[in-house]
Amino acid sequence: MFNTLDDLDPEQRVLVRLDLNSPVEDGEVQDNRRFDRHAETVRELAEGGHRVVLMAHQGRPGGDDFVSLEQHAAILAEHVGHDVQFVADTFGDEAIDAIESLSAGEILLLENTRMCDEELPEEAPEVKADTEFVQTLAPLFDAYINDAYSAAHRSHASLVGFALELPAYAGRVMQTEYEANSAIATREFDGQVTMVVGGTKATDVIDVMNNLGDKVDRFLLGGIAGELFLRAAGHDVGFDLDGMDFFDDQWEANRETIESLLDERGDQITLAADLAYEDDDERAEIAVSDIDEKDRAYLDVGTETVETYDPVIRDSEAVFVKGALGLFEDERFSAGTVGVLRAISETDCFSVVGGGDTSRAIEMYGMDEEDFGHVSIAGGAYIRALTGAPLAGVEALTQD
Ligand SMILES: Nc1ncnc2c1ncn2[C@@H]1O[C@H](COP(=O)(O)OP(=O)(O)O)[C@@H](O)[C@H]1O
Ligand SMILES: O=C(OP(=O)(O)O)[C@H](O)COP(=O)(O)O
Repeated sequence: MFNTLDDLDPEQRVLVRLDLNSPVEDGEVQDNRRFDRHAETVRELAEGGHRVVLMAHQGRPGGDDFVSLEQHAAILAEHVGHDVQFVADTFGDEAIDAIESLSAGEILLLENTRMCDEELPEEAPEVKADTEFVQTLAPLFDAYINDAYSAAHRSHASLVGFALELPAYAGRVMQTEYEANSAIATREFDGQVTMVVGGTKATDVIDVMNNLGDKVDRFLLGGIAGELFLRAAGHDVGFDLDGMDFFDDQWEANRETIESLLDERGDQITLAADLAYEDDDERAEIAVSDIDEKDRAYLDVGTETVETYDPVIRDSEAVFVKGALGLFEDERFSAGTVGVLRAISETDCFSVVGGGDTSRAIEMYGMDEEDFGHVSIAGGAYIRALTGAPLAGVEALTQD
């Protein structure tokens, strides 16, 4: 298996990959569990006398949440309890100067890795290791630490390239999440296993639903993923309106898989019977069977759907959640997500709630993390792990 911080020599110059990818509202980065969890790794390294340089990404190029990591440094500093310096550069002269001026016990966060052209797209570790980005930074360090379990399903330079150039270690978050999610992957359940599938990154979930189908008895759908399934079932939902980019690309990419899932596993899949939308600033609802025009955005599943999903969850022995059923950050559209989470928290089923965004709903609506089996800060990576599929970032750490 991989080396951990227990195997690290003292007083090293360490390059650490975190996943601080967070919701951004009106340009403001929202604090969430990812900061809190990664702060433990960062504090341990700084207090251990290492020189700590951090890398992370935020958003995807072109998106509203593709912003600088300056705010992340300030939020992280609060959680770590130590100053976190920031440099608005990934691997240029400014970044190199800042790295070289660091003293033992100091922490520096580099700029959003995705502002560097070579970070994306996904390529083999050997190709990523050969980039100017990796070749410039690696010689400045003694060790590479990957703590970004939740991004480990992406074969990007900062996640797979450095492990080939430097002695590589897993950080505390990587270690804990890996152990928890691998244990879940091999666990057998006697009763019904249910998976709630929603969120915006439909491609991540739909991709693995086929493989999860033998492990999961019932899929309850909502969010963007749910609308794409409704579209495949012939309803006028699940398409982009002006200024939206949730649906059409993901529809093109997943249409065949969705159609064959509905065909072959239709009896395992439950789709929303009604949806909620905004009307005159209020929440309004409509039965899916009454939708006959492509004229509005749907922001939550409806009340009847919540009433159908609730007893399914209460009858389950295990429930996995990946993605929110609606735009829960707006209370008017939180009923689906909160309904599902509350049902889980009130029963003693084994449960995992995944996703940096989705897991925020737990404290936002006054539920207690203790009432869930495992709250993962990973979304796409955790469901992939449930299928037993390898994660590129973990594999890179385990190479000799
Ligand atoms: N119908 C919808 N319209 C807009 N946003 C939605 C809708 N349904 C779910 N969401 C959003 O999905 C987000 C979570 O999805 P995603 O980013 O895929 O998951 P995570 O980061 O938790 O893995 C939530 O922040 C929620 O606001
Ligand atoms: O937030 C993340 O994944 P998640 O939404 O599946 O939890 C990771 O940071 C990966 O981000 P990406 O899906 O833009 O590659």
